[in-house]
Amino acid sequence: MEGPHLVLVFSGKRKSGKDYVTELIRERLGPDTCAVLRLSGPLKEQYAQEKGLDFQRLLDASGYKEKYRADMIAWGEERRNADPGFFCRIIIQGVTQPVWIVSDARRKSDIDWFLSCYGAVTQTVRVVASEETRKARGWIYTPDIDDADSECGLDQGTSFNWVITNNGDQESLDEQLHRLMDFIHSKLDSSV
Ligand SMILES: Nc1ncnc2c1ncn2[C@@H]1O[C@H](COP(=O)(O)OP(=O)(O)OP(=O)(O)O)[C@@H](O)[C@H]1O
Ligand SMILES: C[C@@](O)(CCOP(=O)(O)O)CC(=O)O
Repeated sequence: MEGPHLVLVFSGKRKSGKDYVTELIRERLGPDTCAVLRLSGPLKEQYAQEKGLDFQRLLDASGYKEKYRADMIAWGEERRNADPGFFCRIIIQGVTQPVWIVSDARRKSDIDWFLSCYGAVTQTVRVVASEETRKARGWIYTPDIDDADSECGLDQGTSFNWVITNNGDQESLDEQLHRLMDFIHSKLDSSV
């Protein structure tokens, strides 16, 4: 079969644990089977280049990227408005693994792009954590970011195939991931 056997499009608010959860799934499936693709990857890379910033530091969970978040959002929005598939097309280039995980959909246009190109094999996954948990992970409510499209674009009008609650209870997370892993394996088995 050409193309991905399964595309899992993840979304979730800041510090809900999108990177953490998607990395766990990738570890369980292994790097030959699963690729984690980040829409924010090419966005941060090009933004860093234009502004003379440290791309690697924009990638991690430290305060560095938070300093630039508002400006990066505006920068990325300009590109998405001109071409909603701009970052989507970049991240899928040359990916050969059967399972694709898009770790950071933020806007309906991100999800719509994957549904329009890979709808038959796409599942949407929402990662949810309470405000208390997100605060404990370093989240600080920031006006114009937390009440804007980048964080709220998928709050309404989007249905998710899977919702993963990630409040720090490892046993509960494990159970939820088990169910998702069973589903992933069933799709892999049926495609061989
Ligand atoms: N279940 C968990 N157990 C332990 N630590 C966790 C868990 N989930 C998330 N974290 C930690 O919380 C922090 C935020 O998680 P992560 O970076 O995955 O969130 P995110 O949704 O990708 O956030 P952002 O949108 O800000 O990039 C990280 O330091 C991560 O290691
Ligand atoms: C600029 C932006 O891509 C930053 C995402 O950073 P992160 O996924 O929180 O590491 C958010 C956006 O595209 O609105």
